[in-house]
Amino acid sequence: MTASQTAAVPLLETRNLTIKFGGITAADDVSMTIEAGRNLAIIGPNGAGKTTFLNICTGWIKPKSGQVLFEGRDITPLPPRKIVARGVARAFQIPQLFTEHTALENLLIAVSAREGLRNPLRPMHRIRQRDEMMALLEMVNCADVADRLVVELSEGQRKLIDIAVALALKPRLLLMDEPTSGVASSQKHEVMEILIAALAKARVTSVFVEHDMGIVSRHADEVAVWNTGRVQLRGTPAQILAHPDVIRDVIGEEIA
Ligand SMILES: Nc1ncnc2c1ncn2[C@@H]1O[C@H](COP(=O)(O)OP(=O)(O)OP(=O)(O)O)[C@@H](O)[C@H]1O
Repeated sequence: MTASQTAAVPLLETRNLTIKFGGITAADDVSMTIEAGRNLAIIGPNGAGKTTFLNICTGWIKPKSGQVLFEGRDITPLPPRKIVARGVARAFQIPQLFTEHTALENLLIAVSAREGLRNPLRPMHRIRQRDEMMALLEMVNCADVADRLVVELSEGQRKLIDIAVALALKPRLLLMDEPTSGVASSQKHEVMEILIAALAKARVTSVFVEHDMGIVSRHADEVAVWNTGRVQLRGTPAQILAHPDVIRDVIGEEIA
C-alpha cells in the first residue's frame, strides 16, 4: 500500500449499521467516517441513537446488519476487549474507577490489564510502569492527586483520571459519553480543555456524545447530528449550531 492510499483510509468507518430494539430503530443504515486528528461531537435529541452508535463501535452491541472498520479492518464481530486491543477505547458518563483505590493504583490496574499481569496491586516502588503512569496523570493535570483515594476527589478530577485510565490502554480512538456531565458548570470548560489537550498530546482522536452546546462549540472540530437512528447533518460547530433543524430539534429541547 502506498503512503497516499494509507492516508485515504479513515480512522473508523461504519457501513450501513442497523439495529432495532422492539419497534425502535436505534441505528438506521448508519454510514459514516471518523478522520484521525479531528475531534467529533455527536449531538441529538434523547433516544436518537447516539449511545447505541458508541456501543456498536466498541463491540458492546452487535448490529443486525452493517460493518465497523477500524483503520480499514473489520472489527464488527470482535468482542469489546479485542476492540480495545486494536486501539478503540471507551469512557462512560460515570467514570469506571475503583473509588477506594488511589488515582495511581487505578492506572496500575489498567496497565496490568493491558499487559496481562496477574498481580495488579503489587508494591508501587517495584512497578516498572510507574513513570509512564505518572506521565499520564501529569497529562491530565492530576499528578498532585496521584496518591489520593478516588472517592475523595472532585467529579472533574475523576473524569480526568478516567481519561488517563483510557489512555493507559494506548488507544488511537477514544469514544466518550458526555465527558463533562456531573462536573460543576464553572469547571466544565477547564476539564474539557485539559482532556482535549491530553488527547492531542497522546495523538488520540476523540468522538464524544454531548448535550451541552457550549462544550460542542468550543471543543469540537466537527459535529454530527443524530435523529431517529440516523445521521441527519454533519459540519463544523458554527454551521451545525446555526442550522434551523438543530435549533428546533436539539437546542430548543435543551431550553425547554
Ligand atoms: N439495550 C436496549 N434495549 C432496548 N432498547 C434500547 C436499548 N438500547 C437503546 N434502546 C433504545 O434505543 C433508542 C436509542 O437509545 P440511545 O441510548 O442510543 O439514545 P441516545 O441518543 O444516546 O439518548 P440519550 O441522549 O437520552 O442518552 C432509545 O429509544 C432507547 O430506549
